[in-house]
Amino acid sequence: MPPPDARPPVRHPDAPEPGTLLGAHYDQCFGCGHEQPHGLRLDATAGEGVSITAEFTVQPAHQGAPGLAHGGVLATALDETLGSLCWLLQTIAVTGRLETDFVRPVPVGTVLHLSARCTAVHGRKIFSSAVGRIGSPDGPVAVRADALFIEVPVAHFTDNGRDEDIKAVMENPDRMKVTRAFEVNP
Ligand SMILES: CCCCCCCC(=O)SCCNC(=O)CCNC(=O)[C@H](O)C(C)(C)COP(=O)(O)OP(=O)(O)OC[C@H]1O[C@@H](n2cnc3c(N)ncnc32)[C@H](O)[C@@H]1OP(=O)(O)O
Repeated sequence: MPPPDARPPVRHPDAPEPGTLLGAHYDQCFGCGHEQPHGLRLDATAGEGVSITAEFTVQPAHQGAPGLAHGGVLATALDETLGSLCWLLQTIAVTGRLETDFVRPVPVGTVLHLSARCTAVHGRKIFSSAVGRIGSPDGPVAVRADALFIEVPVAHFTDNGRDEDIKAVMENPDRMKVTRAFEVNP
């Protein structure tokens, strides 16, 4: 829970307009990258204020039980959607805590409709919530999450990422989308 002196989130003036399809932030991202054959390929769209909507279709590669989405995959979808809020805040942040409720089983083939919003900011801490619904934005709730993201410097990635992947991005910056409102180019 945000502390009492947390402030409401402020949409950055340079944030993408509501309705803008954000696209993948990194082509190898398991959540949104289009070069990840078994990834979620989640498509996120900027919403009003500090909110995001996103969709992904549960594929056979995402199964846990026969014909049902793996819970970790659903948590990833929530994490990715919540992470996309950072682009509206224009803040570089990583997931510190993700608390997930699995409300309903999600069959393979389902289009999961996700929505996320930032609820508060306190120093480096960004509080947010998300929900995933089956079949439509008004469909039955399947998953919910509350998250805490922590703002980090670019060095979080350059100091800790595997060298060959950091080098590959430096050699071909197009692998990290420049169409997003602000970009980290290590
Ligand atoms: C568009 C992009 C989409 C991306 C979507 C995907 C997002 C991700 O999955 S990111 C990958 C997963 N996450 C990670 O790998 C993060 C790994 N963890 C870390 O690197 C570090 O623990 C990190 C950076 C989060 C925090 O470390 P550090 O910078 O030293 O901060 P630290 O001083 O410990 O904590 C800062 C504040 O956050 C709080 N905090 C940190 N972690 C937690 C936690 N898990 N639970 C509660 N509070 C926490 C601390 O209590 C502290 O609070 P306060 O300021 O009130 O004292």
